[in-house]
Amino acid sequence: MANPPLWQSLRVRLLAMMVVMILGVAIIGIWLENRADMAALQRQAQDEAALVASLVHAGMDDTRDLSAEFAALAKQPLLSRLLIVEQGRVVESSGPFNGQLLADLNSKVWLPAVALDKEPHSYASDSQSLFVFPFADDGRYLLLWFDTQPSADTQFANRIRLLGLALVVVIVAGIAFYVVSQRLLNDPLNILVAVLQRRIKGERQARVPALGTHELGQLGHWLNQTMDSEDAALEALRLSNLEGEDQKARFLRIFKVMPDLVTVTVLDDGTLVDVNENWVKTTGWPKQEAIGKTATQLGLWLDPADREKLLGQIRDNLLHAARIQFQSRWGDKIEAEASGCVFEEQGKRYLLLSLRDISDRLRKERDLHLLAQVVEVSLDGVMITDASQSILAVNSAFTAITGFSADDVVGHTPRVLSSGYQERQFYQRMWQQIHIQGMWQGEIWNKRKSGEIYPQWLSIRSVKDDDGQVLHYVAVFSDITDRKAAEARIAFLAYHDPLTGLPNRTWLVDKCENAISQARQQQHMLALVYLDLDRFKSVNDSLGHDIGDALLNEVVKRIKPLCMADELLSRQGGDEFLILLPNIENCRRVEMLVERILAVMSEPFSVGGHRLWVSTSIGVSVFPEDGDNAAQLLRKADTALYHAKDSGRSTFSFFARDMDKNLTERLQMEAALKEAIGTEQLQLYYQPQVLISTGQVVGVEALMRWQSPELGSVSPGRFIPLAEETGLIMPLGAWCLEEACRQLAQWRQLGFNGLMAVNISVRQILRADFFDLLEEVLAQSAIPADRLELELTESLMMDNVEASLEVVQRLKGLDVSLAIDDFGTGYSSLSYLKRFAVDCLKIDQSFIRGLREDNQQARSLIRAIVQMAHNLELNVVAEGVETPEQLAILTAEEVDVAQGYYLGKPMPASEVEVILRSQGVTLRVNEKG
Ligand SMILES: Nc1nc2c(ncn2[C@@H]2O[C@@H]3COP(=O)(O)O[C@H]4[C@@H](O)[C@H](n5cnc6c(=O)[nH]c(N)nc65)O[C@@H]4COP(=O)(O)O[C@H]3[C@H]2O)c(=O)[nH]1
Repeated sequence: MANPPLWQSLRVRLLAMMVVMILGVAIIGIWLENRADMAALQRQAQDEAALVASLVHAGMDDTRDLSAEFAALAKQPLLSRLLIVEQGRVVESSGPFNGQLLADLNSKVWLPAVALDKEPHSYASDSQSLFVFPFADDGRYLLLWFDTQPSADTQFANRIRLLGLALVVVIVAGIAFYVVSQRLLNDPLNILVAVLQRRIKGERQARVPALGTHELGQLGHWLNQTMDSEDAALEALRLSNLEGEDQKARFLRIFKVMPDLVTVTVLDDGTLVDVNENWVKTTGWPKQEAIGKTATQLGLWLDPADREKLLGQIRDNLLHAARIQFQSRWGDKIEAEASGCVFEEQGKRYLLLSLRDISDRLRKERDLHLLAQVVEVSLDGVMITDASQSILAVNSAFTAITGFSADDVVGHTPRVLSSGYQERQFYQRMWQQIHIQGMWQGEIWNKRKSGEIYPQWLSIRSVKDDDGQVLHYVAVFSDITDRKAAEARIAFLAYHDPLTGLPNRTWLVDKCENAISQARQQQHMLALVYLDLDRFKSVNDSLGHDIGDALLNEVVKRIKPLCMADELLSRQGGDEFLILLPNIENCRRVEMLVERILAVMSEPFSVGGHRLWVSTSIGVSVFPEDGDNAAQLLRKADTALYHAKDSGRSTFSFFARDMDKNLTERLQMEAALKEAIGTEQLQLYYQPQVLISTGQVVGVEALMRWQSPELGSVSPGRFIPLAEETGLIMPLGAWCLEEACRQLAQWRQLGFNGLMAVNISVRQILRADFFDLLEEVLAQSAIPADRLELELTESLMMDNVEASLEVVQRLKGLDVSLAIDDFGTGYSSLSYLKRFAVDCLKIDQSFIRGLREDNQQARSLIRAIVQMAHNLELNVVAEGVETPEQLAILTAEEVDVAQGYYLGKPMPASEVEVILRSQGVTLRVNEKG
């Protein structure tokens, strides 16, 4: 902007105004002064007039003197003229008026219409005053003119000069002001103006520099402040404008994608004006179909009255969190929380409604409620704390387990439950895991309110918000006192035998391994002693398990005291025991121990009112000779035990290498036997049974013979037990039965009506399919069932009394004959014989072997057996008759049938056939009916 014209300059105007004002004041002052001067002059004129009048009055008598007086009086500053008038004529004057009529003077002097009156009076004009003084009673009047004009003019002229001087001073001062103001006013003002001009041009950073502390300086400061404020406001406005634009776009975007269902409706009638995408998605109504209709028309309200209820909740045009229910186009019920506001636009009121679908939340709340109830009724204790581990809530089970009520613990930390059993490091590790993994679980000992310490199984889990901040800790625990006891019991049972309380096999094997490694290090020996009670099974089966159990405990009572402190007695199971001698110098200690065991075991036991004899067989293995691990030592001790049993019971055996050899042989034999079944390697030989009274063959016993290509001739005494152990006895026995029956059927064709005795293993008859086999064989061979005699060994029957009894019953049901083989070796009592309902007793050859004329004891025994058998109506067969002497005694003792080498060795069928043919008769001993 250009500088303004001079006349518009503020300075010039100020200056002009100042000059005008000074001049105006001066002129008014002079005028007023003048007026005051005039008034003063008039007062002075009056004073002088009074003075002159008094003087004139005093000199009245001498008119001449008056003239002289007049001259003096006329020197009065203001007195311009003096007249004495008598009878209207000037009698004396200070001018050339003597003798003139007063009336005529009008044209020469200022003479108003003077009243000659008895009282002095005066007249005044602007600049003159006329005083009329009457003389006393002589008709003369003194007229005095005073002219104030000259004096006033003089004074006026003085003042004008003064004014002129003042004007000069003013002009000089104005010029000085103009010059000085240039620096004081104009420069700062120019700066201000320039700054403002820059601002106007848009230079936002333009600011007034510091101008000083005077008003303009302050003005500059304020201006800067104003500009700062303005800038801030402009910036705010700019931002707000930007924001405003953004907001609009943002609002539209929000409106569009808001997770809530947003509608704008006309308040009065509910017509939908706008809806967002989620509303469309949730309700199923396309926007174009919905707009212009009401929610009622769209059928959104489950109950149309709900809208009125909703409107009724609007307060101050606002609606807050009102619960509503509506349904989608497909009839899905939606529960929502409605918030909104009423707004006005172009005179119309609208309702902006935001519906938050809280169906899920409510479902979750219900679930939570359910969960809370579940927690409440849970048998596990539940404790919830906040992030600082202050207890917030506990359930009933918590109270039941700990004894602490909610009131006792809420607000406290779980430390109230602490037993002090766990160290600080335990808790540190626990919390470290919770912080890292979010959970911990384990066993912990805590304290009940009663002070009782008890074990808990505790799980602690942290509950975090979406940002990973811990909100709560939830602890769930159960009282595992019972479980711990059960676990302890299980742990005990895992390593102990529940009946005797002795360590079990597992424990022993563990100890044995440890002992072996110690023995290896310290270079000493150890031994494993394997004990097996002979005939224990008989006791168990015949007298019951309680007696059996009691017997086992008695056995332990006898053996345990024989063991030294470091020697471990364990029960292997059943009637088997193991003793570990972990540190021995030599085998002497082992021999000593086993001899003492055999000794104490040879004494009868008194259990449950029964006197019982239970011998034991013992096998021993030794480290390092027999093996370098527990399994090897066990196996070798077992082999030694087996050997001990084999070589007669109630004895012991140290493991020897040849025992292992036997084992290998057994394995070889097993394989060979498998191969042999169904081949000609196996044959049946038959040994005649002779009726002593007649000498006739009344029966034959089928005996198996095995001619192995690898092993040569193997006796049944070796392969039958092996077959029983390995289960091969089943196919073997089946073949034997079929072959024997087939042979009998053949001989019956020849007219032989005797018995065919077949050895049957108890394992065989305990198989359910044995009876099917038997029926099938009988049917196939078509022999009468009672011509088949099944021989069951006494000892095996006595080992399985109950099962054997049942089987015998079934066999009797089939009508087959039954014989007890090896009688006298199996401790069978009379009562058992009765119950077994057998047809025949076969006295074991061990009884026959010692039968001589000089052996009365053996003979008495035979006699007793025969008497007993006959009393039970049983036939008696004597096995192993080798001499005529034996036969004679047996004959004398009324034994029914004899079998033995003396009468005939086991022979092939063809040879039997020769005998039968030569005999030519059929014997019918033991034939029923
Ligand atoms: N020293 C001597 N012995 C005599 C005399 N008379 C007969 N013997 C033998 O005594 C055994 C009698 O059979 P066992 O007691 O049933 O004893 C049998 C029987 O228990 C079993 N056995 C044989 N064959 C079979 C079979 O087919 N099935 C089953 N399960 N066992 C069989 O094998 C055992 C032994 O049979 P073997 O060696 O044939 O031995 C037979 C027989 O040869 C004699 O006067 N003196």
